[in-house]
Formats: sequence, structure tokens, C-alpha cells
Amino acid sequence: MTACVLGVDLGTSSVKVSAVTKTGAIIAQESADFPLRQPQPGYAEQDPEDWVSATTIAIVRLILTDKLKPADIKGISYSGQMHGLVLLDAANQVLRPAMLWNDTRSTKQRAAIMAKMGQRFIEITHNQPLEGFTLPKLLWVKENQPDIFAQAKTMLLPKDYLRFRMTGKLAMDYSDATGTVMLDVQQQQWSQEILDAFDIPKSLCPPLVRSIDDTGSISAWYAAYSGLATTTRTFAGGADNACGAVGAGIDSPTKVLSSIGTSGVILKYEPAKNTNYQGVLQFEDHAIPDAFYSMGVTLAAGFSLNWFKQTFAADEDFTAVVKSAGKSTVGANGLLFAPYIVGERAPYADADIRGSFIGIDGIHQRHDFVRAVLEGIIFSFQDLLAQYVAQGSQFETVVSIGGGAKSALWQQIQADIFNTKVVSLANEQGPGLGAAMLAAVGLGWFETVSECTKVFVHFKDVFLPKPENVAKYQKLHALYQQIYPSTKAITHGLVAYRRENNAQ
Ligand SMILES: Nc1ncnc2c1ncn2[C@@H]1O[C@H](COP(=O)(O)OP(=O)(O)O)[C@@H](O)[C@H]1O
Ligand SMILES: O=C(CO)[C@@H](O)[C@H](O)COP(=O)(O)O
Repeated sequence: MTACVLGVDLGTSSVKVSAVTKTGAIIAQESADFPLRQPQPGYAEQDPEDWVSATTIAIVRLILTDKLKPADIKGISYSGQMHGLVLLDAANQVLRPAMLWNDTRSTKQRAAIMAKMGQRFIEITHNQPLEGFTLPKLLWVKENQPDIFAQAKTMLLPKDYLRFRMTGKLAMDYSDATGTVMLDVQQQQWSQEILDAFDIPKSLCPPLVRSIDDTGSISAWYAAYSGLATTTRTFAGGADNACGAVGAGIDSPTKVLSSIGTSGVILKYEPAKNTNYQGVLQFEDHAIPDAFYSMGVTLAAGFSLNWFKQTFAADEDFTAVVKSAGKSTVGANGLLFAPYIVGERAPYADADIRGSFIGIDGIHQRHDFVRAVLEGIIFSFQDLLAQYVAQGSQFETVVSIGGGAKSALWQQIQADIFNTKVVSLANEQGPGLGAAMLAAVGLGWFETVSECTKVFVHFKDVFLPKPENVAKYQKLHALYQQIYPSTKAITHGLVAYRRENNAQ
């Protein structure tokens, strides 16, 4: 018998479930994909039932294929894609597809929130009410689907819905709750002032718990459905970026997290809750009790690469396409890519900006375009790092996680653009490992998250900046920074054109 915990990483493209022992050994991993629907420009939706089915497929495979014994699975915890709005009726049935973090249809509601509350909103939540966050989505439903809003009795985030289906109990942890922009960060409770301002019943907001808190055992129904035992306990878990930071050992302000998932994230540990970046960077409760983190988000990081691959190399192997960038040069033979293909979150909070390739030349080949995509995503990360550096932060190490960390070339590009040492994890499942760590601490296997970090978190490869590349990338980044102001009016016009013509 090997006691283990499961870390469930509910991402945007797939769910990955990792089984981890008390010594931090990952003994099995399974994953299952689910679709993202974009029925109109700016819309991004998923069916919450797909998350439940995919997670169950992964768990069933762990039991049947990897031979995990249900009685050995002592605890489960969760890492979840953030901000997605799931609305339940009085019978806890899902009322509409979930509106995800990369759904930007709520620009009007974002403006209305700022018009009504302005700076006071940022004081309370430490964030701007950007389209990606939950409150503007909720107000969009209130305005555009009043029948659904009237039936809504509970608001959940993606991983909270998944946990609810596995346990029958409703809860939301603080790290995900900050991402709703309805939490008062100083008071650590739902902001009555914000709820009153927008006439939202407090009863929609679920009970708040800490990430390491027990959220009930697996229900009899879910045990019968999945093969799990009803003795397995669940622990609340956290926002994927909070869990990614836990799983990557980001426990001091000199280490920075670089995550290339569907989105991209540059994240810094924040010991104090009075820090306020005025909403240029996000500020969130951590999954570590009484700690916080800030981050800047590139909306389409891995998503840009996926788009390129699906559009121009659909039948080819993903890894081979990424590797082909090695045939190009630093700077992709003079080609730049700006990854604003679904709008941008930071440092430009602009739902209507769109992406571009700049400098296309008759000599360019497909591998130059692949290289430009990889580099453009990291130039956008460099814009985020620059926000911290401008405020006096200094970083010794960048820890690279997410699907993008599968590519050594992409990690070297990060080291060269950041001009900082980049390290990878022994296992790239940062958020899944972080979730498993929360279960391990919740079960009492470790006193604190930092005790668990010492045992669970191991680094693998080190990528040092190459001075000749650093110099070239500094010049290229200065050119890249001209893309946003130079293309803003043109791409806004094109988005307006698509809206007018209802083009897909
Ligand atoms: N072999 C690879 N090399 C580089 N990037 C990859 C590779 N495979 C997948 N990716 C990137 O990883 C991203 C998915 O990362 P992941 O962390 O799993 O995302 P999410 O949590 O959003 O589902 C994809 O969007 C893709 O661009
Ligand atoms: O919106 C954010 C953070 O604010 C995103 O980071 C989501 O949390 C989705 O994460 P991935 O699926 O890309 O991991």
C-alpha cells in the first residue's frame, strides 16, 4: 500500500490529475482534453459538465490503467483556471455555459463598474474590473440574460464546481475568490459595498474557505461514478496560478514564476496585503494561508502557438513544429509577432487590440513564423517583468512551468529575453503538484506549505542567458514595444469591422 494524494489541475485545454506520494514522488498522471467554444468574437465558453467528465476519465484511468487503489488515495485537492463564471439554480443545476477568463464580451460592464465606483473599487479589490474577471461577466448576464440571472442562486468558479460535483458541498477558496473582484482584500470577506453597488444578492456568493481546508469527502454518488472511495477527503485548492506558484516553490519575492499555459503569467510572491499595483498588475490572495501574490497576464500565450499550429500545421506533430523554430535565428530573421489574438490583459488592458506579424519578407519561411510566435509571447512577458523592475524588484531566478516548459528552446529564449537564469521543474505539472501539496498539508502530512515544498519541489534544467543573444533581444524588444501603439487604431478598426459584419 502506497498512500497518495491527487492534484487535479483543471486547465483551459485539459485536466491533468497527478498522484503524489508522501515523499513527493509522482507515481501516475492522467489527463483528458475538453473543447473551448468561441461562438462570437470575444466569447469563450465551456460546458462545466465537460470538466466533470474529463476529470472522471482521468481518475478512472488512474485506477484501472495505473492500478491506484482507491483506499490509498487519502486526499484530493484542486488547481483551477481562474475567474470563469458558473451559475447554478436552486436545484444546483448549471444555468448556462461557463464564461471563461479569456471571454472579453463585458467591456461595457467593465466601464460601468469604473464609472460607478472608480478608485474605490481598486482600493477594495486591489484590481481593476477587467473583462476577464468574474464580476463584469455576472453583470453581463444580469443585463443580457435577466431570466437566467433571476434563477441564479449560486456563483462558483470552475474548480469549485468540479469539487461540488465530487462532494455535494459548496465552497470557494480565497485565492480564487480574489479573482472574482468581489472580495475585500483588507477585510478578507465578500465586499458588501460592491454587492450593494451592483444589486447582487450576497446569497450568490459561496462560503469562503482556505486552500488547505477540508471541503468534505467524496460523495456516494461520485464514488459510484468514478470508482473512488468515500473515505477520500477533499481540500479546497486554489487558483491555478496560486497552485502553480506553490508547485514551483515561489516562496520569496526574488523568485519569479513564468507560466506558459493557454494564458501566460509572470507572478511574484507578495508577503503583505497592503501592496496595490492599482490594477495594472493583478493582486490575489495566495493558496498559502496569509500570503499574497501579484501577476501580469498575457491572454494568449500557448493559445497563440496552438492557433498557429492548428491554422498552418494542423497535421504535424506539435513538438516537431515547435522544434522547427531552431532552424530560424534569434529575431526570426527579422520577423516580430505580437500575441494579442484575443485582446490583451496586461500591461495593456485592451479587449479590442489584435495580434500581428510585423516585417514579413519574401525570404521568410514557416520556421521563422514559429520562432516569431515563441519570441513574441516572451516579449509580452518581458513587458510584464518590466512593470516589476520599474518598481525596484530584482529577480535572481525565473521558474518556468506550464505546457510551454516542455520546450528547451523556449526556455532558452526566456533566459535570453529576460537576461535572467531560468530553471525548470523536475515535473512540469506545477499547478497539479501545487494542488497535491495543498492536499498533503490539509491531511496533516506536513505542518506548513513551506515544509511540504522542501520535500516535493525539485528543479531540473538550468538555462543561463547567452550575452550575444541578450544584446540582440534588447534591440528587438524595443521594436516590439512599438507594436501596441502603432497597431492599436488599425486593429480596433478591424474588430469593429468584424462586429458590424458579424464575421466569425
Ligand atoms: N511540446 C510542446 N512544446 C511547447 N509548448 C507546448 C508543447 N505542448 C503543448 N505546448 C503548449 O502548452 C500549452 C498548454 O499548456 P497547459 O499548461 O497544459 O495549459 P492549460 O493549463 O491552459 O490547459 C498549449 O497551449 C501549447 O501551446
Ligand atoms: O486569467 C487567468 C489569470 O488571471 C488565467 O491564467 C487563467 O487562470 C487560465 O489559466 P491557464 O489555463 O492558462 O493555466
